[in-house]
Amino acid sequence: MVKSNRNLTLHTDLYEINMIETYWRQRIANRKAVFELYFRKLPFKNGYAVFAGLARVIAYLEQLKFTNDDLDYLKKIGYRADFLNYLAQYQFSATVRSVPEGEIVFANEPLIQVEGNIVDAQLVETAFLNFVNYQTLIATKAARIKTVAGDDQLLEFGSRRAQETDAAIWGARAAYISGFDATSNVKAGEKFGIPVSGTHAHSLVQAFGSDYAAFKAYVATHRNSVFLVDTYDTLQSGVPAAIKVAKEFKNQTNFLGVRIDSGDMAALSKQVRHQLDQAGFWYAKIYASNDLDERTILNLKMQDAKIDVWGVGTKLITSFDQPALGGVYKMVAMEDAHGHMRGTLKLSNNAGKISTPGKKQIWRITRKDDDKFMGDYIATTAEDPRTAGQIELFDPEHPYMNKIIRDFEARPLLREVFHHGKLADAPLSVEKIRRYAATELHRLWPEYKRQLNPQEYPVHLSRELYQQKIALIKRIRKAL
Ligand SMILES: Nc1ncnc2c1ncn2[C@@H]1O[C@H](COP(=O)(O)OP(=O)(O)OP(=O)(O)O)[C@@H](O)[C@H]1O
Ligand SMILES: O=P(O)(O)OC[C@H]1O[C@H](OP(=O)(O)OP(=O)(O)O)[C@H](O)[C@@H]1O
Ligand SMILES: O=C(O)c1cccnc1
Repeated sequence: MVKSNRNLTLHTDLYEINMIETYWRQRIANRKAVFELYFRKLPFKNGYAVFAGLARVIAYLEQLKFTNDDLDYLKKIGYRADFLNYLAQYQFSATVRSVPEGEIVFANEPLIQVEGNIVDAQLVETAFLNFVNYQTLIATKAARIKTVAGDDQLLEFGSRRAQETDAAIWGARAAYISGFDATSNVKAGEKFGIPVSGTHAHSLVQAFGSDYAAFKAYVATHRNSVFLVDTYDTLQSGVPAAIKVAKEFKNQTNFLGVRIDSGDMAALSKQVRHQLDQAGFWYAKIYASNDLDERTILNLKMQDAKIDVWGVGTKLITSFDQPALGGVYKMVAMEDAHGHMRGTLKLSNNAGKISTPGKKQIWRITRKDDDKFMGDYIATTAEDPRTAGQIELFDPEHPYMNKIIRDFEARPLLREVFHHGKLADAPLSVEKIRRYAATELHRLWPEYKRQLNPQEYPVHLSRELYQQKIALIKRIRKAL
């Protein structure tokens, strides 16, 4: 389990604490509420997303309490003593359900659901969104890169360009979940037990004045070596020096390959491959790095570049082509003054922004014969499609377009991770999460996985849920 000794209770927007104060002063702090986290639009115009961030959510919840330092600060910014006393006693006691990390997910599906008193549910909003939005974004970007890299090795090199420490470390983990093979970030290796890997920088060559002197010095101190060959001249100096050192020190070094970091990497890699093969190093691998992403990798492959290992930094860790995932966290039910749970929603002029009321479950519907995903079915928690024998899939935007399916398996995706404030189950290891993500992605049809203009994966509401939503919209509009 990922440990975190950092208490992040104040890692929240001020308005959450202000709302909590209102709930408490208005004596509704103990009312039950249900909130759900989801995003409305897939990132990168991709056909799916890879859910990540749950390990950090769990580590955060395990530490959630207002410390004396936190309370001192809140006092300093103006909160009164009686409210601070309430916060000092605060203990998280909600039930949290989540889809597993590594799950393949889609727009408008509840990914995390918090059921508890309204204070619990309100307090965690900002932190949950912060963790899940970033990590899901990076896991999804990494999955896109993995799709084009296939079985080639992928190394995560982004730390120097990440938006500060946490992004580098948790981004490395998200990339690993989606199929990257290792990270260059040593802290991420230590913290999560994921493989670390690396070559060397231009400075090593500069420090020793020549490729040959630098590579020789490196093999004197390290068993495995990958030489960066483009500091002065890749074909004239770098690769010949790598070959010379590999030959001269063959008993001392395990020559793994060379790295190219500039120039036309299709043309260069072919020439480098030829030089290595001619010298008998057919097994030495060619590493490439330099502003790579899924587009450049795909292009280089189309040019038949002889690259075996891809080092990807900036474009992955900063999610260069889309800097944010727009996940939101909305109240879907609230206990009324008589103790009844009532569905709630947020109305909007934009139909896509109207939330769906009520506590829900996502059912992944798969075909019995080949296990492939047929679609997702979002239903009220009172419904269980497994006992129904058949389900009606219909598109809420075109309710007349419906389809009855019978031969299916249905699997609930939201599972309890916290039960009344206590960890419900030991979190999965990152290795298991990574394997799970790969298996699940394999079960998604290629038309949803292609990078360009993927098909829209069917996410259906049950008729019951849809009718509840329409009825509530009508009720609210009438009251207005
Ligand atoms: N054959 C290729 N086809 C498509 N893109 C390539 C090819 N070779 C390199 N690239 C990409 O083109 C971009 C710019 O490469 P460029 O040749 O300008 O780098 P460079 O200027 O040689 O390197 P640096 O600025 O780091 O010294 C990089 O993103 C690189 O990955
Ligand atoms: O290009 P990225 O995908 O971010 O991969 C990481 C980059 O970091 C290193 O470069 P460095 O910071 O030394 O700068 P430079 O190679 O651009 O000069 C490395 O040589 C890669 O080029
Ligand atoms: O190990 C490497 O080659 C490496 C690590 C970080 C950034 N660029 C390259």
